[in-house]
Amino acid sequence: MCAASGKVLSVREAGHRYGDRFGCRGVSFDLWPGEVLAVVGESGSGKSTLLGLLSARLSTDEGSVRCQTSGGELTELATLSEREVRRLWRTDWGFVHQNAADGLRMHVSAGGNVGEPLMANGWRHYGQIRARAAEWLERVEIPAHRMDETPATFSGGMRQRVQIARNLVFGPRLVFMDEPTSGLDVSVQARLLDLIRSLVADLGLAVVIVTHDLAVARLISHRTLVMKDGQVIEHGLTDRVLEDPQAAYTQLLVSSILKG
Ligand SMILES: Nc1ncnc2c1ncn2[C@@H]1O[C@H](COP(=O)(O)OP(=O)(O)OP(=O)(O)O)[C@@H](O)[C@H]1O
Repeated sequence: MCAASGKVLSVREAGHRYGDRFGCRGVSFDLWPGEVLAVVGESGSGKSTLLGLLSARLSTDEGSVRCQTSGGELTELATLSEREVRRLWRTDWGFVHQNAADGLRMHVSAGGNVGEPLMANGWRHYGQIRARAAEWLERVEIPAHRMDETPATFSGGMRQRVQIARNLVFGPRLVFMDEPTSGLDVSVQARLLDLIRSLVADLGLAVVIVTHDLAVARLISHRTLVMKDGQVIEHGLTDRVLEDPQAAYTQLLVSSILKG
């Protein structure tokens, strides 16, 4: 462990290898509270591998990934035990999946889905759990009278909003999001991005969001990291990356959203 720091993540030359090939490599950045980092790139560019690496689902085979743990120190992910990683998932980290069914229990009520992480954190009083779950569902614009219905009966946008509530209810400091809006109608997508943006600002969350869509990065992120063939080819403030892309590949991505 090293000296206390405000950084939530500190990544240096990090990589993950599948057999003898790297899925991503040479990634470096710092992430601070309240900051949203978008990871963009085409299919196969290494976005999911990077997300897996940052969230300890995949091994760090090269370089270093350090994350803030409860005492505020930055700790090397690779040195954490399975138990410590499970604790991070319970108290510090959230993960919003592209497919809500991967992040929710589809046949448990919406209220139950949001209450469960509180129980995992030691909440025992049914009335308090239910009240907090209702508060969070309201915050993500799910009407209170639908709290006892299951996500299986909800629309795609509503499911994603329940998934967000389930991931934020216990007060994490870092949330990973894997294409949380893709597959939704454009208007639903815009509303969801607005909601994520305001929650992130209110809660001072740090977010790493993977998207193949620069338009999503533009709406939600402060900084953008562009990946190609497992490497970071451009990294900077999102406004700068969009207004003055340096790499030819980023210029191509930017021109495609301007056309779209
Ligand atoms: N389980 C795996 N075993 C071997 N190679 C893999 C595995 N998963 C990914 N890869 C390889 O790693 C590279 C990066 O893949 P990755 O899934 O991270 O890309 P991506 O940008 O997330 O793509 P997509 O947008 O399609 O999800 C690709 O060359 C891919 O073939």
